[in-house]
Amino acid sequence: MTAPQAVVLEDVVFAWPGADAPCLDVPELCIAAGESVFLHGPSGSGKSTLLSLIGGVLSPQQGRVAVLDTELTALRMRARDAFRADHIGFIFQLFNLVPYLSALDNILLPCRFAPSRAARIDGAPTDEARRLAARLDLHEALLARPAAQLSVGQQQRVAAARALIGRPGLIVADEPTSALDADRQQGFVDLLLGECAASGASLLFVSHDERLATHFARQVALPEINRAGAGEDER
Ligand SMILES: Nc1ncnc2c1ncn2[C@@H]1O[C@H](COP(=O)(O)OP(=O)(O)OP(=O)(O)O)[C@@H](O)[C@H]1O
Repeated sequence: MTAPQAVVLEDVVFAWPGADAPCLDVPELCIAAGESVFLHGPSGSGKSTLLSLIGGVLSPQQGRVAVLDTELTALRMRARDAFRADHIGFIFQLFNLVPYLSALDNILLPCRFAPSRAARIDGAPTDEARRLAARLDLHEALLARPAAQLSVGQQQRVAAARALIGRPGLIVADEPTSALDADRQQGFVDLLLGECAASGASLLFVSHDERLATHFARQVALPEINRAGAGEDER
């Protein structure tokens, strides 16, 4: 019997509108359920584009993208948006917090927009938000503060708690440590891995910083799986 897969890409070809060549041409990429994968590659190699395909923000011109047993490539945009809100926790490079909302309300946002995220929580979503915040070393006093008044490291942990609330099956993190110093980067990666392991989520973590790779069960170099060979290698 084959292991359950969180992500399956098969013969995926994606070109940006107006481009004369594909940005991505990926014969195969699989991430097993519960697996943590470190995806790296030089600037411009297509890491963020690949995450947008896995998140259903973009759809490829050819090939198949399946996430948590759902064929994203068979869905229309609105259904992909709903699927993403329900099942994928995203942590963005610049965190994308709502600056005037409190840290607590930022963490709770997915529960407001995706009913299944709230439904998967035993008990009150607010209690779960506080539990995640405490696990991520965000003290109670910080939770009432508007996100704009938090340090970069605190904002990053709020973004992680927001991605994790309601136990999405897949966490996708796009360079979430780039604003932190080396010690804090390592600490954050360990916290995130621990929380994903506790909830059974798969983690796809993207960075160009290969020093973080050793924390992960598997490493994937985007240029090696991409026949299109994009990338400027400027770093
Ligand atoms: N919205 C867009 N429209 C057209 N081309 C784009 C768009 N976004 C990205 N690209 C192009 O697609 C290629 C891959 O970009 P992408 O942002 O996926 O790379 P990346 O590996 O995430 O880079 P970085 O590490 O610098 O964030 C680049 O050549 C980029 O110029």
